[in-house]
Amino acid sequence: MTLAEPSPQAPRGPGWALRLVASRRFQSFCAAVPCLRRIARRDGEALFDLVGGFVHSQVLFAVVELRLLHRLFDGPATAPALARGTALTADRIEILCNAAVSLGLMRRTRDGYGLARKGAAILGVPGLEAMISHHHVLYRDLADPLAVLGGAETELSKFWPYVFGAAAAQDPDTARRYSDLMSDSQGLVAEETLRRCDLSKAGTVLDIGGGTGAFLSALGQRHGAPALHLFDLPPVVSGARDRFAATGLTDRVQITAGSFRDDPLPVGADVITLVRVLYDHSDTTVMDLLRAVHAALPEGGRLVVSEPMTGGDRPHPAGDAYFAFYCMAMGTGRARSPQVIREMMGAAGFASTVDHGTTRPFVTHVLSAEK
Ligand SMILES: C[S@@+](CC[C@H](N)C(=O)[O-])C[C@H]1O[C@@H](n2cnc3c(N)ncnc32)[C@H](O)[C@@H]1O
Repeated sequence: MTLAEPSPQAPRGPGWALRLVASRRFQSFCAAVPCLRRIARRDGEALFDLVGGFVHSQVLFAVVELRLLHRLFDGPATAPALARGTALTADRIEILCNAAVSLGLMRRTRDGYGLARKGAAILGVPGLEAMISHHHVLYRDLADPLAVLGGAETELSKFWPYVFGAAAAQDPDTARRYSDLMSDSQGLVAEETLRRCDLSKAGTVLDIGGGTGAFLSALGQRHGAPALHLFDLPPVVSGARDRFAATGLTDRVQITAGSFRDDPLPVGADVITLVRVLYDHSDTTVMDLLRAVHAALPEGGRLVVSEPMTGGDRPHPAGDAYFAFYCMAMGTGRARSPQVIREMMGAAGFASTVDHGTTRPFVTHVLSAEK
């Protein structure tokens, strides 16, 4: 795609301060004046981070693909040692490792490389490496961001066809691959959700689109009282029994296979959770689902929504750049702001809504509503 033609109606130009910052002469002047130099350098570095961001991601991808962080977890190693078992030469591994050092993933040791804090942190986040590994699909799409913005068909939408509904029943492999990725990354989401929203006194919690039960398992292990009810597509829930058995929760669990697009929702729960479900779907599907959830709850029943959200009138990189573009490339749903979701809850009939907020917008944001 090519850039759009400039609009014939020229918009009002920037104010004097921005015109100054955009002037090459002013930038040269700043570079020569000590206290301005610091600000100019900081802005310059931040800009260059944006320019180089894609390359940084690809360095991370290569490090993850070669499992270099795992190998350094066992202790520092030289470039020739790290090259062993890969298809790369030691001097190319050295280039990669120096890039990883510059990004805070590794550190230099006397004769090689060791693990740095950010590199170690990646190993501590379940599912993060798997997430990074599947990004090559998203990045191929985003090689032409204007095409994605223009609504072109994407590779990512074919990679995860499950969201189109019960059609996933025909493809258990896709369902398993996707569910593994989701349940691996569920640990942090459940931690943040359950810390922000107290479900200890719930009678029965119905988790719709609950995958293989990772969220309900975390809930059941944290609180002894609530009965747990899982609802998801047939090929997805088939993997759930083993998980519940492994966490000793079988006696507290009920599992219902179905599609919230085509089947009635189970009744009897006083709390319904939608964890990372709404952003996969169109506004029409979300409104139908919220109305069905409202109808399935008793008076005073609660709905909890937890998923990454945009910042609304205060956009932030996790929600408004990463998740908004990821959802756009998926082609089925969209990342929404807390305000938009609360309005949709209200329109579905919920009497009051609460924003429980987030400390990690790149993990999730939690809202609840009462019938
Ligand atoms: C992004 S995943 C989230 C899974 C889980 N809640 C989590 O956070 O790890 C979305 C889930 O919604 C389920 N889903 C999608 N369409 C559905 C439908 N029509 N009926 C029931 N579940 C559906 C998918 O199978 C998948 O497990």
